[in-house]
Amino acid sequence: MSEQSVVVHQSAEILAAATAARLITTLTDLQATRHVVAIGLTGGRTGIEVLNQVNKSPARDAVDWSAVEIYWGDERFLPAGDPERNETQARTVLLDHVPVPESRIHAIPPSDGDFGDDPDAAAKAYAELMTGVALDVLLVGVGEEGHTLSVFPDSPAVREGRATVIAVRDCPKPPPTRVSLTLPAARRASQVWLVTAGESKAEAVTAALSDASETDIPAAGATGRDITLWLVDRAAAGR
Ligand SMILES: O=C1O[C@H](COP(=O)(O)O)[C@@H](O)[C@H](O)[C@H]1O
Repeated sequence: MSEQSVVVHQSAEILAAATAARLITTLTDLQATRHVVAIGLTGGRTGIEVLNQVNKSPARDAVDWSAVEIYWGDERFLPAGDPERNETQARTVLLDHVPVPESRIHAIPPSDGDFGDDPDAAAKAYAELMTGVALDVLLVGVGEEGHTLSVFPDSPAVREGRATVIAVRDCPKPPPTRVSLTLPAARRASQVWLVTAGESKAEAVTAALSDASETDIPAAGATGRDITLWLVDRAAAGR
């Protein structure tokens, strides 16, 4: 049975620093028993600030970064190096500063990569790449309207029951084309951490933790096999 907890931090700054500390400790603990660990990263303001705080932490090098496999839960389908790509931002704030081998960084293909400007081909390739991968921790964000990953409310993506990775078009939040893990794929992760901050998220957080359906509030369907952890600031905690 998966365990769900909610941790409320005083502010967005403390949330990011505390989540970074939690991530470092979790990775270090896992590596004490098993050398190679796998994490799924998120984009968004809070998600990227968490990675920035990992980089700034004096405990950063307690993690053996040479043995961390890096994946993404979702990506904005843009050319390589575009500043809006979740990968670019993660590299800038953390991955460029720690010794993760390039061979362990598994970015979702860009729109000018091997699969061209075809998000379906990129999604198929990423699904193949992720076959058999067991994420230890998947970080995800939460949008104002309750989206998580790039799975938006009442969309084809939220109704996807079979595919693990899909192309997402016409997203209400720019950029409109993305590639994303589906909710069933997210649920294969051992731990899912939903990290979000700000008053604008309060309604979605409250709904997800009440009885909202995942069709209406996709974040409600992002649960881990073992642990589902909501990490929020006081403003996002709302009620
Ligand atoms: O576009 C995205 O946004 C969400 C949430 O972002 P935030 O800025 O509201 O925290 C993020 O989870 C997702 O990875 C990203 O592609």
